[in-house]
Amino acid sequence: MGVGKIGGEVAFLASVLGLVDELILHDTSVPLLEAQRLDLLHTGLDIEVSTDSRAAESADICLFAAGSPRNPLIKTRADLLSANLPVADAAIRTLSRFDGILITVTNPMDVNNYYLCNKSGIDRHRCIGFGGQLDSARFNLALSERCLSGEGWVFGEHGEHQVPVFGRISEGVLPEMREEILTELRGSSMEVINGKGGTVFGPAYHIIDLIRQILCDSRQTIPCSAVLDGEYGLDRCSLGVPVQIGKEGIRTIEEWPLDGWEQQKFDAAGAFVQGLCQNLDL
Ligand SMILES: NC(=O)c1ccc[n+]([C@@H]2O[C@H](COP(=O)([O-])OP(=O)(O)OC[C@H]3O[C@@H](n4cnc5c(N)ncnc54)[C@H](O)[C@@H]3O)[C@@H](O)[C@H]2O)c1
Ligand SMILES: O=C(O)C[C@H](O)C(=O)O
Repeated sequence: MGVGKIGGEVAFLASVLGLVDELILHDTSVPLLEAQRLDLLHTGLDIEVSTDSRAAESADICLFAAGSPRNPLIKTRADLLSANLPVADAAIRTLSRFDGILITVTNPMDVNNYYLCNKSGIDRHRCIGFGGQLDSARFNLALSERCLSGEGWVFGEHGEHQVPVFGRISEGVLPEMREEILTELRGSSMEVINGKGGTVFGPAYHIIDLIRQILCDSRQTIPCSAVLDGEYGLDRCSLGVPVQIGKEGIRTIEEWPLDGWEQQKFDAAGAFVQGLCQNLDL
């Protein structure tokens, strides 16, 4: 759903990597939809490409990437909420009997994932919010630029309230440097948006990784946004946490210990996203 920069790139990569045998493309821009369909067919790959959105409910995986992206004048992802809620509403109508796995990409991703899950009635374990893998890749880049090694994970909101977790970094990182890295992470996608009009390669690569993990029932733990029901002491929101992925979606939500700095940021992320979710018309 949404075959713009992200949806189009993922459709292309999933096709050339042999992850799909059938694609159903949906977009309100009819000329773009038809162009994407033809461009995919011109690869000559043995894939069915249709634009019949009534068939979407029988899909194994639905990627929700429809709606407005940020431009340099839109400061935060949360500022996209009012523009993109009607788009989520339209998707819910199309997904009324969908029993596959929904991957939410559209920003503000955590709120949209919660909204789509609640309004559609899709089980929360089949609603995966994408963003944590991308934020974690950006975090790992920031760590390596500072010659810090280990595994960087980002939880919390896919937005201003993201929470880099330092517990798996080999050296201790002092609060001042943590704040410096966090500020850098908050601005990292805007550098790309300023230069080329949107982020594409980073998100598309990690969305493909997520799809592959679902299809091969990987049972690996990765950071994704999950609708919480008491985990981390939170409910009524979707938030970035470590989840084990399998063919049925989110197999388990893991509760990792956080240190004081991380817990404070995580609590702030929870309060922020809960605040946005409580104003939704559910
Ligand atoms: N979660 C992440 O990590 C992440 C990464 C990149 C982008 N995003 C978000 O993904 C979304 C899409 O980004 P993009 O760069 O592909 O934008 P884009 O403008 O290139 O594509 C969006 C597409 O959605 C279509 N659309 C709008 N309303 C629709 C509707 N009601 N039904 C169907 N299609 C509709 C538009 O015609 C357009 O083709 C944005 O909200 C962006 O912020 C999230
Ligand atoms: O930052 C954005 O608006 C796009 C996306 O959420 C990203 O992180 O690349």
